[in-house]
Amino acid sequence: MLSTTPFDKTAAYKKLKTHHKTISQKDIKTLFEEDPDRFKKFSIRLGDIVLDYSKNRINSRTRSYLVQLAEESGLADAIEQMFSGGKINATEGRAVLHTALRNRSNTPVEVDGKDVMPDINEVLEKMKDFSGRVRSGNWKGYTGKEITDIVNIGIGGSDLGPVMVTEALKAYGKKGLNVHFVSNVDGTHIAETLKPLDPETTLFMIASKTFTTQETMANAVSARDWFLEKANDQEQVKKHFVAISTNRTEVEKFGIDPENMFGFWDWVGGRYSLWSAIGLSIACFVGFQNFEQLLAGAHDMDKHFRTTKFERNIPVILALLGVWYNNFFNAQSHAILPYDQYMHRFAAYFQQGDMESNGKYVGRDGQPVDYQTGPVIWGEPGTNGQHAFYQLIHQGTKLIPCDFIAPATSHNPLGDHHKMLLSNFFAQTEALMNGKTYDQAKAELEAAGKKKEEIDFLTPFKVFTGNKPTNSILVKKITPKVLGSLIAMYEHKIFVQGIIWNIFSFDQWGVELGKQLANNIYPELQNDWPVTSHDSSTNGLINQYKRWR
Ligand SMILES: O=P(O)(O)OC[C@H]1O[C@H](O)[C@H](O)[C@@H](O)[C@@H]1O
Repeated sequence: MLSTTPFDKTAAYKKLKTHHKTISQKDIKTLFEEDPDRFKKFSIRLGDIVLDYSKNRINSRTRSYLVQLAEESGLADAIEQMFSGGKINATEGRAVLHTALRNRSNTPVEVDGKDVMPDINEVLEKMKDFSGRVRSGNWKGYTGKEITDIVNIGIGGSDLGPVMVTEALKAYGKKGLNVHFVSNVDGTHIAETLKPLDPETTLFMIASKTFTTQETMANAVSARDWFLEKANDQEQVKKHFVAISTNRTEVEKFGIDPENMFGFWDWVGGRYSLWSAIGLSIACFVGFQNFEQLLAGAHDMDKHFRTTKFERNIPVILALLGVWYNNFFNAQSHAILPYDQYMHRFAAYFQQGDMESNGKYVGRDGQPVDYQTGPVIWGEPGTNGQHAFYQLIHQGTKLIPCDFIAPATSHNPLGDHHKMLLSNFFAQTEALMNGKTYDQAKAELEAAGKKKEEIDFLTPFKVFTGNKPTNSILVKKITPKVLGSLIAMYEHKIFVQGIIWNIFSFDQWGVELGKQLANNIYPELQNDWPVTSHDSSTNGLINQYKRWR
């Protein structure tokens, strides 16, 4: 059982409240003037990753109070419970063991007295064998041709991870083997995906933890119809459809050969499942060795998280900074800004990871919390974001803490592109911190030879208040290993915040209501009769839809 201390009842919370009054009077620029050693004090290196969190509205005292908050929240105990198979997902009665999936040291991890590692290793072996056969061309389609296209059909956690990782590791992808992802129940998604594909050389992976998700099942049926239209032989389905699921019964009902089923377990949360068989499309695309490297990178971060004291613990520090802005500065969102085009789905991935985990208003004691929990997560790759929404980060009225992520080395060292990219990466956090004063803005206009009236009019619009907090995460290169570490880093950050906010991070009851109501409405759309059973808005919309369709 996790402890249930409401976070605003801790002694550290009270200290931080008072301390906030002092620190909020200071800007980050001044903190640097007062302490030139900030980079050294507020940065952490782990292998090929450096986290610089010195450009934050904190000093050493802030950090020690935040660390105290983590201690009072029972974080040390919670971490141990998670890693050792405690049933910390209490509302579903489950352990939370994505860390076991990447436990490369292979030490036993027990759930209900049974070591889960042999089962994990067995599935990994099966993935290795399968991905090897697909990549080498030994796995043949029904007419004897090699597979050229993999279509992963899944949604949420059965889609976002594989999408994000196969994009982030595109440089490692096998030529001549394309991966596609269909998630939306909107027929457009599957129709457009299948248009250029040939059933003879296409392999479908039906990825669903429950194997009952409406969107995935609808897309899987349409994919099978598309396949059978050409193959015209039910027997051949087994050469073109594999399933990734925890639900063997439903997989068999769908008609997929259990031989072609890759299992996982109820202690793997959907949004933490890319490390399991859900990562099969990743393993096929980048090769099993690279998939193992991804696991190894995550395992490195797991070890760091489990064993490092909180002051030097990357996920803990990131989490505490998030809490600092969310609960003391009233920041409502958090931006993730990778300066790496390959990582263009990284923020989208952590929208589910973070918002589905910590978007909760009920505390672990069953009572509504009276403080803010999870932030809105958003972001796009730099420099695209700079030309879109950075205006608001620099000069808007909202405080938006940002994570800037960049690799020192590019997979595509083309001319001076990477230096240009990185100059933006370095410049943005500097600009956000320093801003531009009225006098500086005025002097620039004077130097440009502007007339006095114009200078008086324009100067206020050119002032940047600065003092905007950022974290910089500089990595050597986006390799499978580094990516694995980065993903695990954010996973653990989310975990720590959930512990501090005293909420359950591993359930997702909030997605159920919409599903339930859609199931009620679906039969009502089967005929043309006007509906009257809802409120006037819902009735009005449904009836207009019926008139137009
Ligand atoms: O993998 P599945 O069982 O198909 O679930 C797919 C997704 O749908 C659910 O509604 C949850 O919101 C997600 O956490 C989950 O990842």
